[in-house]
Amino acid sequence: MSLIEARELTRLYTRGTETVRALDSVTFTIHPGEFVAVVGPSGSGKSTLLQLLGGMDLPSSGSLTIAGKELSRLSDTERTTLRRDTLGFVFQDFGLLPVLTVAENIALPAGLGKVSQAPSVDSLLERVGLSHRKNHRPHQLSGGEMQRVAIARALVRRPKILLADEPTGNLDSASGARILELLQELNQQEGITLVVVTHNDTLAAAAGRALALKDGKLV
Ligand SMILES: Nc1ncnc2c1ncn2[C@@H]1O[C@H](COP(=O)(O)OP(=O)(O)OP(=O)(O)O)[C@@H](O)[C@H]1O
Repeated sequence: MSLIEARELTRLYTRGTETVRALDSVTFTIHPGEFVAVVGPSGSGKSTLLQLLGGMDLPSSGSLTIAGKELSRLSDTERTTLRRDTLGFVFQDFGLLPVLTVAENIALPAGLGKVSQAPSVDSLLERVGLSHRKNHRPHQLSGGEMQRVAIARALVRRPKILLADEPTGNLDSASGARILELLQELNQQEGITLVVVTHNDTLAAAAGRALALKDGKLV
């Protein structure tokens, strides 16, 4: 069974008098456990696609079904619930709260509604190799460490799918390689489905498959 199904997914934006086809009739299926890279030149529609997959935006036309639920048919609350319980997010700029410690940053999403059998913060820290950084604040960490905290935070609610937007974009190549390794482990050992927007060729090559976009279309 498919986990993500996009059918003729289209997102139009209006810019002045112009209509931009940011995503133009894109159809694909992603199965549970896949590692999919989303690649393409700047402006090709990658972020637009990720926003739709994350339920943060709705398509102008076409359909998107995640874990059996068509997003356009859900209420705002249902969409929020799906996002919270099924998806984890990782961003290029990490998105950590500077006033909170590493442990507090990781624990934050667990407070958003009930989580059954949430993994402990300690086990997540161990998972990403940062047990020794538990009480540090983000500014005391390297970029690679910050991204590992962000990944641990994304795992608190045991997502089926991890959506990542340029997760290595702000990292040097050695730190980027370690983040890739961690993502691969999550995919292979825990079966988490990965959809990763990237300009990083090594990361794209490590994925099982690439969705390549150009001018909003799959190529
Ligand atoms: N809110 C918006 N209003 C108008 N046009 C938009 C909006 N968001 C994106 N676009 C346009 O849609 C197209 C796709 O943009 P998108 O950000 O998805 O590309 P991208 O592949 O993620 O680019 P990059 O690699 O530079 O992040 C671009 O032409 C962009 O200018």
